[in-house]
Amino acid sequence: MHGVHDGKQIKVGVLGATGTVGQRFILLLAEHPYFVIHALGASSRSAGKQYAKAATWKQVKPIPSQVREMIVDECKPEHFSECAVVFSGLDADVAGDIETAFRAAELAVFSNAKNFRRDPNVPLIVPLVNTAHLSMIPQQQSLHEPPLKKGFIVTNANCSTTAVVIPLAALERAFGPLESCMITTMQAISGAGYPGLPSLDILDNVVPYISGEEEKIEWETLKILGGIATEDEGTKSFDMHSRHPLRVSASCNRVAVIEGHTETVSVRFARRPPPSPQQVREALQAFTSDAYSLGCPSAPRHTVFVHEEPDRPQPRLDRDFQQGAGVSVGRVRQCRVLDIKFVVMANNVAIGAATSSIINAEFAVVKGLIQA
Ligand SMILES: NC(=O)C1=CN([C@@H]2O[C@H](COP(=O)(O)OP(=O)(O)OC[C@H]3O[C@@H](n4cnc5c(N)ncnc54)[C@H](OP(=O)(O)O)[C@@H]3O)[C@@H](O)[C@H]2O)C=CC1
Ligand SMILES: N[C@@H](CC(=O)OP(=O)(O)O)C(=O)O
Repeated sequence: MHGVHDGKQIKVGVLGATGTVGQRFILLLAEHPYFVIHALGASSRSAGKQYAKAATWKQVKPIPSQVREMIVDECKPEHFSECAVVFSGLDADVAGDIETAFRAAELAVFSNAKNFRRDPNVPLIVPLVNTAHLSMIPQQQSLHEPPLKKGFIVTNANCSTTAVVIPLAALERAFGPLESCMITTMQAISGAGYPGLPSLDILDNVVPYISGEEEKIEWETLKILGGIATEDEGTKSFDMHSRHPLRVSASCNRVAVIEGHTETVSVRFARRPPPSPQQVREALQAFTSDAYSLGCPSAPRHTVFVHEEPDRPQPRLDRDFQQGAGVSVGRVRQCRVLDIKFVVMANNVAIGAATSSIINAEFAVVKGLIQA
């Protein structure tokens, strides 16, 4: 971790604290330089219990001592009133109503759930790519009934979308707009939460379908890589990359890997001639996020780590590099149908989930959107 901060501690809560993503929040926040875990929320099944008894802990590291005996609350804003920020790893079936209530109670909500990603006033932010979309927050607050002073919702993306938009953003920054992109995913089992898929379905197997996943990748990529348009009256909207239409096609598969989503990607650039594989490698390696440059302590130094070995990245070898906060790319080469193809691997529960929310919140602190 790197970065500077004024030293003030900021109290935070975790919603869905007992789940797969919630446990990653706990581990990361327990070591955070200024976010301090103050409240934990989960379902009524867990509420009233000590965290260590409520959670089915499935992490390599032990439960951090500061949360072990904390009592889990129901996800009601009154239990979180001393927090400035809440991180949500809630099941999508309940995240919509609960996050709405927390925003209305003037809390800053950073969510992993899909419920608000398509909301026209809610930023969908992959923190190594489009933190500029935080500029939508004042509009979100002013359109709320009644208008809000501190409350807002920021979402992060689907984990497979997160992996792919990071190298795509690096390519657009270096070589201009992309025209089309074909993606095939090999997604880890942990993406389906705990206990997830039955072992008889996934061991010795590949399942070529993940409900809703292809549509999410194809739609979210456009919101994230697009800009923000301002109309004459000053109203802002996400432009969905419409100034340079981008066609995205995704095929999603579940594979017998525990952690780390691997994706093969082919792209076509608008510019002719397209960049060479070596130029692409150099651009990916050089890509730096604003989050890292502005000192967000959880942002990785290598946003994209480019492997030269022909058989990397691999989830088992590469998922914990930089605590899973960056992405690993390899096999950058010419594509005979589009222009360039490569492989990207990202840790779905780190940068694909909890780490992204935490960097988003760190960036919001840098921008003065959150006060202790
Ligand atoms: N796993 C991944 O790789 C990724 C997941 N996500 C998204 O993050 C969210 C969490 O996913 P994941 O951690 O895998 O899911 P889990 O099923 O592992 O955890 C779900 C959490 O939601 C809580 N919960 C369930 N029902 C209620 C309720 N009625 N009221 C309050 N809390 C409730 C559970 O509490 P309890 O233990 O008490 O039941 C648990 O803490 C989902 O929206 C998912 O789509 C996003 C990106 C990646
Ligand atoms: N669907 C993803 C994980 C996930 O929960 O995605 P989302 O947050 O978009 O629902 C996977 O199975 O790997």
